[in-house]
Amino acid sequence: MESPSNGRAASAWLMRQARAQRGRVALPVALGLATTLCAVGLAFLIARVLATLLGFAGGGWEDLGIAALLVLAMAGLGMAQEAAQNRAGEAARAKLRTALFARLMELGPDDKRGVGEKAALLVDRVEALDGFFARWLPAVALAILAPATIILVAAWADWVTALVLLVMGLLVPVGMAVTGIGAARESRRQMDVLGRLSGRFVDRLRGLSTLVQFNRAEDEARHLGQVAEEFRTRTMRVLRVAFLSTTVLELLAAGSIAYLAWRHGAHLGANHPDPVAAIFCILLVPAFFQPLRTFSQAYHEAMSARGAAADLAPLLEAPPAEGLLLESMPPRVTVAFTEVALRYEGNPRPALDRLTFAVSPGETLLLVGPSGSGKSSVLKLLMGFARPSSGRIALNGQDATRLKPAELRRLSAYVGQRAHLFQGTLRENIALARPDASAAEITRAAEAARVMSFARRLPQGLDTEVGEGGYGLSGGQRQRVALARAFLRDAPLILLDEPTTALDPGTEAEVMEAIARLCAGRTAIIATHSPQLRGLSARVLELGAGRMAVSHVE
Ligand SMILES: Nc1ncnc2c1ncn2[C@@H]1O[C@H](COP(=O)(O)OP(=O)(O)OP(=O)(O)O)[C@@H](O)[C@H]1O
Repeated sequence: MESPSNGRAASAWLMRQARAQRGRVALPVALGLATTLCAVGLAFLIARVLATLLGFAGGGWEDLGIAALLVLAMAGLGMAQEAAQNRAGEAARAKLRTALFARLMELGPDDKRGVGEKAALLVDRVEALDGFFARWLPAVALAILAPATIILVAAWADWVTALVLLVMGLLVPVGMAVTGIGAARESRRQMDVLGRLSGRFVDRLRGLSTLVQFNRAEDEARHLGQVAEEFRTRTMRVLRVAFLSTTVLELLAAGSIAYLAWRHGAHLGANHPDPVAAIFCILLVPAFFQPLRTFSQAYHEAMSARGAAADLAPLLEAPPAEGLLLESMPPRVTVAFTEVALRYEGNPRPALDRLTFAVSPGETLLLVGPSGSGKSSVLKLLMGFARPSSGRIALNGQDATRLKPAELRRLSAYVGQRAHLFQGTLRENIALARPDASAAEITRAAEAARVMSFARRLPQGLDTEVGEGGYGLSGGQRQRVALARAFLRDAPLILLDEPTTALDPGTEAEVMEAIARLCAGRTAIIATHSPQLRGLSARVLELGAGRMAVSHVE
């Protein structure tokens, strides 16, 4: 639920985004203003022609010709304005999406949101800002500039008309504020439901086979249907605001035309001194209300944007992680933990308690211990995804926490329990670790990780496509692709988290052989349940009892 301070922070953030977009909004505003000037000219020419038709002194065929040209110009300007607005919206969304993605990457596993929720942030929330940048911002500027221009022109023709338009123009924001009470709150709720819907949808899609296996597909579909229905209700409430504010506007426009028609019509009958000006004043009314109408239509987009901003602002406004940059990549790294403790927020039990150990270059350390003993937490600290609550982590004698977290990640190559393979070729999947690597370097890394031993048998070798999630490759093959990434990265620190957990003994032996080669000459820390990782010459550090016990395995 949106708290007032939350709402204010979201609005302030939106205003800052709007200021940053000023340059891009200027063009649509200028084009919109040019359209208004054309509309004024058109009203004047038509007023002259109509005056002639009514038997007064007015314009002729040339006025009609110029009016036709103005209509064409207005169509062209309208199209150009639309294109400029779409470009502004696209640019703003692309910038925000990039910043958001970078932020989520920086937070890494520390961000508690589920995959579906993150996807909803990146897609739906950013998309909800499109209307704000593309339509709302130009509409606000034009809702002030264009009517003000028309009031000035009307004042020249008839000051009463100018006064009527001024009063009606001032009533529009009042009417919209009244009809829009609670609109921001409704939009926020709509966003919340959309977030839940997308989150649940992605989550259930990922586990579709499990749901089918347990015959839960129908229940899930019903539940999704309920959330979708709630979303529909919320959307209708948001749209009601849009309809109401448009109705208020139409009433004001109709009232203005009725009054001005009566006033000038009565005068026309009684030998009006300037019939062209009288007709012109009536014809100005639609041109006057057009930008206000666009403004009112975009109103609910601004409300949706506020709803989305309430989710995006806290993430994007969080100060970027601070720290030093590496002067150069050290060829070797000594890791030393001294009395390191780690407490996660909201968890009273420390994940690590006064942990002390050191690993030198060329050495491999196996972190063993029962589930929950803190093995992965040690790796998280070394990747900068968590910071120690107390104690010191030194890399080559220097305090690691002084480095930027992203710089810490540059120092290491990480392989987890189940490598994620992206849709693309094996080569592209390996190159992810170092996109500028040459074809020969990728092949060398693939050889070292024993990827080539199975890739050679594939129809297109390393250029074989593997599906999303690595469909078509066995668990052991996927892990070898992950190891090839680590070989290609050639970082001095190797961090492995249960790299052989999901493998059968035969495959495990193959992967272990590649791991041994990867760790040779580097500093390696491997979290594992089993101290019997075959083929590795390593020291063992047992976590869990709180203190460490070091033994040696060959
Ligand atoms: N983000 C978190 N927030 C709160 N508590 C956490 C978080 N991550 C880990 N923990 C807790 O910290 C402790 C250590 O977790 P960690 O994942 O490091 O253990 P582990 O030895 O790697 O376990 P496993 O072998 O099951 O992977 C556990 O009690 C866990 O519940």
